[in-house]
Amino acid sequence: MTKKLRLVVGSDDAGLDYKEKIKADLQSNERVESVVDVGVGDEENTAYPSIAIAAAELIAKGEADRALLVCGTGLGVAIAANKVPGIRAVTAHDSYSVERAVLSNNAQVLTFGQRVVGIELARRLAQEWLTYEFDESSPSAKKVQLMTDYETQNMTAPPAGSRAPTEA
Ligand SMILES: O=C[C@H](O)[C@H](O)COP(=O)(O)O
Repeated sequence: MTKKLRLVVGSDDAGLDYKEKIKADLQSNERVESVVDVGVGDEENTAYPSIAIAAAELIAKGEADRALLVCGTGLGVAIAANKVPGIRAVTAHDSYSVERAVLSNNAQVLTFGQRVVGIELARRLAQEWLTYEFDESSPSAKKVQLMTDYETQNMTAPPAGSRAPTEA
């Protein structure tokens, strides 16, 4: 990994415990440059879409590289984050899927479900996630670009950091 990562973490109240534990791990990882917490805090019940969109927008604006989001299942935060143009968010609770989320899909957002996966597995997966870096020269890049092209061609303004559509 050449460049240290600027991370965002976030959760709803159902994912708060895991978010706090994983945030502490990430803050002490040498691959991490910074960790921004977009909530929720204690005694706060902001709904998962607001948290996920806030995190995803930081990435879309180029202010962060990746986000780790937690809700009850991991599903709602992934769906919400994917509404932000340019964002690829996935829920993954196994090692291989976490690897492929980065190496195949160039997903910037990984989500966990606190009610689905054990904390020690979630913590391990988060550590593994940091070791992967998407290879823009890999065969997977052209596949990811098809998604970016679709988004670019079907929106009024291009997502921050997007590349121009590839020529036919
Ligand atoms: O995907 C949604 C999350 O699991 C959330 O934490 C719980 O949502 P709910 O309260 O609507 O079931």
